[in-house]
Amino acid sequence: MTAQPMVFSNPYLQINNRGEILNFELNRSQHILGRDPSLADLFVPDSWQLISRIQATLRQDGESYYIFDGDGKTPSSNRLYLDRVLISPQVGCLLVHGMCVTIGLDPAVMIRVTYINPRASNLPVTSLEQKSVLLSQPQTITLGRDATCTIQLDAPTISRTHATIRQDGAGRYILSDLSTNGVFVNGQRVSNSAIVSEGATIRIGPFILIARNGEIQLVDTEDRIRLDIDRLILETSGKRRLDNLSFALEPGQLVALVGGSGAGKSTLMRTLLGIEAATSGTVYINGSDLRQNFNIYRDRIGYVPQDDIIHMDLSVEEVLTYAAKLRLPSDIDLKTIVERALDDIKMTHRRKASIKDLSGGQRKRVSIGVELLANPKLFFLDEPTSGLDPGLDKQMMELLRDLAHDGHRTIVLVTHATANITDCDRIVFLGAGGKLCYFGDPTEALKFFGVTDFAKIYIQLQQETEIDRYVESYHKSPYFQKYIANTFNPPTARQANPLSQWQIFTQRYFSLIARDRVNLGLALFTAPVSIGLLSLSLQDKDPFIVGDTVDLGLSALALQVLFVITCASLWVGLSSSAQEIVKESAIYLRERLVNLRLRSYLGSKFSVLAALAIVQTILIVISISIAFKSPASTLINWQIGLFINTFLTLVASFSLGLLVSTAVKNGNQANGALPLLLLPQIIFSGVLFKLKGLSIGISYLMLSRWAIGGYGTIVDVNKLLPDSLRTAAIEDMPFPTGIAYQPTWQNLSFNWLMLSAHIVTYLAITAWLQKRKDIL
Ligand SMILES: Nc1ncnc2c1ncn2[C@@H]1O[C@H](COP(=O)(O)OP(=O)(O)OP(=O)(O)O)[C@@H](O)[C@H]1O
Repeated sequence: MTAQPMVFSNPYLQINNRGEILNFELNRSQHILGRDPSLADLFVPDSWQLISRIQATLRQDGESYYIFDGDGKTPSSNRLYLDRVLISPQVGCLLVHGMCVTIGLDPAVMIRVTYINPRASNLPVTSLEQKSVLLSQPQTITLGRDATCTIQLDAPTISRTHATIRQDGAGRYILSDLSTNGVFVNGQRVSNSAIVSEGATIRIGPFILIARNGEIQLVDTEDRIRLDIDRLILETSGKRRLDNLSFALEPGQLVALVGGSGAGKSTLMRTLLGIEAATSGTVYINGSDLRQNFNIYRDRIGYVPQDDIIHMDLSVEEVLTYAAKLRLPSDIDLKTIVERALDDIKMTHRRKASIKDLSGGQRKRVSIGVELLANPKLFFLDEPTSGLDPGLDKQMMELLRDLAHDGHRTIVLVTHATANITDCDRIVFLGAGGKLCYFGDPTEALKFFGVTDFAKIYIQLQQETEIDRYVESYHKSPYFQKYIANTFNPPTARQANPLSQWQIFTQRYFSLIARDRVNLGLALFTAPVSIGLLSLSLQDKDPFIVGDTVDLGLSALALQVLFVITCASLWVGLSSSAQEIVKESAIYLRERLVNLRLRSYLGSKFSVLAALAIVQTILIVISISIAFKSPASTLINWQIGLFINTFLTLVASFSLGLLVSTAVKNGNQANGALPLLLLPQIIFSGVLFKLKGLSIGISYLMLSRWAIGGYGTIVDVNKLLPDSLRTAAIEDMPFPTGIAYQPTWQNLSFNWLMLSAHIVTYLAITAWLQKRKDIL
């Protein structure tokens, strides 16, 4: 972690961007924090792109400071959050010593702004990142609930030793999963073990750790959950069941979904739960698409269905104990967990009672207790008060409100009972067809609908025309502004800079290739070794030079040599690339969901393979120049011509390899496809067999034909035939020399153009096939 020394007597802001820290003293009545030095007095480096040009405004009020999003009127792009609750540009938030406001929601990249007031307290402010350990330590790093773990992660779903990280012989850090409930590395569930590379995000229950700067850092406990519901539409057989719903549920809120029968309450709840897919629109959980990350969050979401699903003959304590045994790690302290759940649902005094002897409300409490065992921060309940008398209904709503407010849980319930609806923080009023007629504070709903009783709202919303009228007037109302416009912030897909993504992919791919020494060696030296062996087999013959004596076979020999060089180039090009996309298809799909740009990805593959092709070409040209005497080429310098032709052949063959790598399902298929690709290249190259009719057409599709055409033209293989035989030989020899190897610029450029056309075609098909893999 880097930090400036600080000797401030005034309050100051400590800004932590993934371990890089800046401190800014606050000594004016107004400060502006941002990236633009001409607009902000507290300015950060331009590379801190998550921060807007004007990110926040700070205004002094007596001894204290308030922080407002953006310039105090218009919000910033990535917004300001306090415990995942949006800070508005207009209302702002009073800063108190130690308070941490975040920019953005994604724990992996969010920037933390901590307010420190030396006058208010001498207590040091501890940040989460201070829970970090060096990866490169001799001992195995342990992560888990036990106090002896290197990083303690205390939550009921975490095993005593949940996972370990140790270095293997090759210097890689290997995470081993020892848990009941699993570990996710970069969004993928780990099966047994996974490599933790720089930048990897590890999720263990609610904890998020990141491998960064050689350390493993705990960056978030994700103990507060917000949902941003963005333009949700659900249609079944042409019937709209949810109609373009957008709103946000913030941490610690108790939210009721209300509306007439069939309005879509249960449908909305199932969609928010992530178990029913919307036709369009997205539910974001702490800024991530819920459905895409459902496996990560499923253990963290509680759901109590309408019907009690508990055994009637067990006691309250037994129900909770069995549920804890089933859902939580075996090494958990069951007694404490059950005790806490009993306390949460206020049933400690009835712990020994049999379920069948409980009232409806008490049974519902036990169902809620079962869900609370895992301490979920997002909780759904389907009609929890149905069948309860008014007194129990009231008690239930109060219990839920306490669970939301005290436990910072986001609780969503479907209900028909509106007697105690004012205990809720928000209501979502749906009209038939899943239309949003109102979202906001329940008491203000009465004002909005102009009634004194909730039942009257149901009556008003019976007619479709009335529903549409309310939908429209809600959008124009100040309630919409207050409860939706000011709190709703769907994460806009971060528009990653394609160039910087390309750079990162290229660096990563380059280091992967450089690390795989054996394959790199094979890619570089297969062709030079083949050329060396070829020269050995020819002994002292010079295939490209006309000697003093007439040699009828010289032209054929030259073509054979060029054919072997072509085949070697095709082979190394194909084999260097055929695995390159398929071998990382799982990583690709995950990164693509995050924000990977297809062009940047394929561009990086192309760039690194092209750089490799340059080195391969240089080695081939050097080997040929050593192995064989250079022909006196009239058209172009032999080495330069050789370089261009070989490079184009290599690029075309690795482009074909990339196409294969995209088309196949696994690495074995890619290997299996190589002979099938190479054989036609040999058959239709126009060297071994005279091509006629259809085979000439097929040869247009072969790289080998154009590669040999280019080589043959530069060498001028026609000239290698004796003068007296040339015209007849061109027609009659078993190998079709003649027109294909005419030493003209027109002919040479046509061969090169055809190689280039092959490259473009292969890359276009590769991009198309890869795009088809998108699941969104
Ligand atoms: N699986 C389904 N396929 C098609 N339509 C459905 C499905 N489930 C519900 N619907 C229809 O969607 C609409 C909304 O149903 P939903 O159950 O969400 O309403 P609700 O407000 O929860 O009603 P209630 O209060 O009566 O439970 C209804 O018209 C219903 O018939």
